[in-house]
Amino acid sequence: MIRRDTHRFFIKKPRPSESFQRAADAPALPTTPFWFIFYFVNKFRWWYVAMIVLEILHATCGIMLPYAIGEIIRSVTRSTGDSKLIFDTVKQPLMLFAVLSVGEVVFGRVGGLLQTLRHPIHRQHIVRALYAYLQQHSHRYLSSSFAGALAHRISETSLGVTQTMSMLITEFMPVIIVYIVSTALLYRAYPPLAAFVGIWAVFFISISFWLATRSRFHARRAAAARSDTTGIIVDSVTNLVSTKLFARLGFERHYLNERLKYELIQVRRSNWYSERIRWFQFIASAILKVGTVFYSLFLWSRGKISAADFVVATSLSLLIISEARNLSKRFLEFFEHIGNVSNGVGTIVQPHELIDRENAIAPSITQGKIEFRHVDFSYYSGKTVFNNLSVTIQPGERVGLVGFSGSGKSTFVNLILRLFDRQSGQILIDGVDIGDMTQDALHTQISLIPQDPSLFHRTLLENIRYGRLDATDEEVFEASRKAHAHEFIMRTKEGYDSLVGERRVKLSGGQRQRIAITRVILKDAPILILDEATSSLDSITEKAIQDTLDLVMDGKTVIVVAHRLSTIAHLDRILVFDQGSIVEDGTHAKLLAQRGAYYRLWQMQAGGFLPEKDDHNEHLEFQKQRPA
Ligand SMILES: Nc1ncnc2c1ncn2[C@@H]1O[C@H](COP(=O)(O)OP(=O)(O)OP(=O)(O)O)[C@@H](O)[C@H]1O
Repeated sequence: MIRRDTHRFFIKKPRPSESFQRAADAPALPTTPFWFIFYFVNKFRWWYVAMIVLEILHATCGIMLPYAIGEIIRSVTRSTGDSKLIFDTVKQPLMLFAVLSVGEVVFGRVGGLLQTLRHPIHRQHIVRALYAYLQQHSHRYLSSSFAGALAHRISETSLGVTQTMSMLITEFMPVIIVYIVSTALLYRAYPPLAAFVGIWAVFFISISFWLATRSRFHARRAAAARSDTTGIIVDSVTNLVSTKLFARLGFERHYLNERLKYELIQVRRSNWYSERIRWFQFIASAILKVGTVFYSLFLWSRGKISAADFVVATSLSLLIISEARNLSKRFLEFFEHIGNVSNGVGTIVQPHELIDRENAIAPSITQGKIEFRHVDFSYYSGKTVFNNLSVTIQPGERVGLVGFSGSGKSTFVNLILRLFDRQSGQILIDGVDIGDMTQDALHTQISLIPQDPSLFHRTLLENIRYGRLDATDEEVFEASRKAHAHEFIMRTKEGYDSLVGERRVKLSGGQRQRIAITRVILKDAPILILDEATSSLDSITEKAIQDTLDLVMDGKTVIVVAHRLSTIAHLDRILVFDQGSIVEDGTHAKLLAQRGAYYRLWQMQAGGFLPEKDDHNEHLEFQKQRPA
């Protein structure tokens, strides 16, 4: 009995496989941080307009409060002193004060609510777009990047966009509004007072910005040192068994200590710089506070401003100081968020190397004929793997690929799967150039069982259903029985609902291969590629599965990459690779009779495996033995 409620992400209703085949719809994303942020903000523009308006109202209410207090004082000082009439006199400014106080709270909180509701959705939107974009990257890109680092970049970039916007709206905009409105209010009272505060504000913002840009360098170094230390701890913990087996626990502690010393130096430098910034801010705030009080007092004593203006000026200076608090730190955080967006965009939003052509077609492969016509290929310029390679594999043919390590077998398969694009020539399947097909169409019709299949950290059932999403439970069971996977699956605690991965069900290489075979049975594609698919199995299971594979291969074009010649001896045809060329082509019996390269490989194969033969001298030896 399958229990399906154990895993939250289980796709409860199997959907037809085709409904997920719209993977190629990745959006074209802007490649500079500014336009990237703009692109996503524009998608939610009305929400952002609402947030900005609310924040303007919120900040304006806040900054007008000292003005209202000033008006109350002005009214009180103008009153006759009759306590009964005082309320009538201050009624209006009091109302204004009350409305502004309520407005400050309401606009602030409604704006906050919008951000709370919208930012997670906005973030998910960015995650989805970046992930879809990442999916379209080539095998070369993905295999040369760390999966964890890419996932981290997606998360940091999406957070970077929302945090950048959040800081602009709720951190910097209020500061600007407070400075502008307070300067205007003070201007009404006495222009030179406004000039004093205004000049202070310009200097303060400029110096804070400058200090933030300078401290960035130190902050980055400190962050890099911290992350290096984390990396060393992770590496050390991963290799803890080796550490113990080599009795190097003390050595590892010493190694970490050295790293920690370096980290300490960097962190102290960064902290010291932050401390200097704090000094600047305290001194600048004190200058504004004391300066405003003394200057206003002086102006009042000369009758230039009223007592109410004096209160307004001192309250405004306190408000400005509270808004300006940690401005450099906030600039620094802002740079970090922009930096995260910039890094993410730079890493992920690179041009796709392998894309479907404009009018790519999705033909059905009915026969499975594979042709290489004059194919040239190199992974990097200057290192040719295939030079003018031509070969045809007939529909339904079962072909084994053999050759020493590095001779080009996997590259041959990679090109059929279009994991890399050939530089010239053509690769055709059923007469259609694979470059003219959509990658989805190509991959739907080719099954691959890799040597070391990797499984998702999902349930066994989900992993198997990856072959065909709409397969019924019965079809899944039947396929796994055929692949001899059912028995060991049922022995696990939760059967098909067992989760695969760390701290969950751990599968051996052979068991993973059987799951991969089960998937392929469900997928039932007309072309099948096996990369020594039975290499991790014990000989009894291998024999049983070989029979199943023979059944699965029936009616399909099959390519088997083999390291053990015994696994391919029974196939229709064997292609012998050497340094990117097919040097022999024929049946096992024919090639043995030829007494050429294959014959020697067969003889050299001690214990069933081909010897590794990367060594240049050995290769020359092999060449010498080749019949002329
Ligand atoms: N991703 C890659 N990037 C750069 N060069 C590569 C890449 N993969 C393979 N090569 C190089 O291409 C050549 C052919 O390698 P390939 O993997 O096709 O050989 P192979 O016969 O499959 O070897 P093995 O039996 O060890 O898997 C080798 O020189 C190898 O170093």
